[in-house]
Amino acid sequence: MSRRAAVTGAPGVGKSTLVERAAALIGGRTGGVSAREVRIGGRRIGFQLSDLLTGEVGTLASLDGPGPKVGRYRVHLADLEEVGARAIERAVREAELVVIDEVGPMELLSEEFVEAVEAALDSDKPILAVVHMRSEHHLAKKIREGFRLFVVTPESRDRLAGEVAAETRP
Ligand SMILES: Nc1ncnc2c1ncn2[C@@H]1O[C@H](COP(=O)(O)OP(=O)(O)OP(=O)(O)O)[C@@H](O)[C@H]1O
Repeated sequence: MSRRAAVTGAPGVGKSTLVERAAALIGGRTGGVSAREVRIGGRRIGFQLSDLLTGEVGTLASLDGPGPKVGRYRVHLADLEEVGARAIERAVREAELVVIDEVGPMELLSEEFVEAVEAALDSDKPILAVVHMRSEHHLAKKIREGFRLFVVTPESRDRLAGEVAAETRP
């Protein structure tokens, strides 16, 4: 598979930041989904999703709520579908580069998110994904095994953006 790269690494090591920097180096029209932590007073209270083309935001997970539990967090399946899956579908139609941050245990609870990622994989678009290091889900394995995989560490995170960009440039 060409023009497809994935980054993986420990929680909080800088995967999302690296993907953002690589996409900025590539330039052009970037779409897809990003997930960033939400902190209040230094405490992480959840994760927010955003659609990179439209700027629409949603909640991926929070400390309370009705959704399924992953670690300390409750996953917001409705936002995962309405913002996350839709953002990936829109990017496949309209963007030059599809960013998927991330294919991890929370996101993989949503069948619609999984289907959107599968459709992106079946397309001919360049893809830059963040993938969970250990998830045994078939989609996480497919990405780790099929994409050029970059393992992000505190030592490597500042120098990888150029390499990742070179791998996914449309
Ligand atoms: N290259 C870097 N240099 C300095 N600080 C960084 C760098 N990359 C990330 N950080 C900081 O580390 C924190 C976590 O970064 P980021 O959200 O990119 O990590 P992540 O691996 O995607 O996290 P998560 O596992 O929660 O998805 C942020 O506060 C960010 O500003």
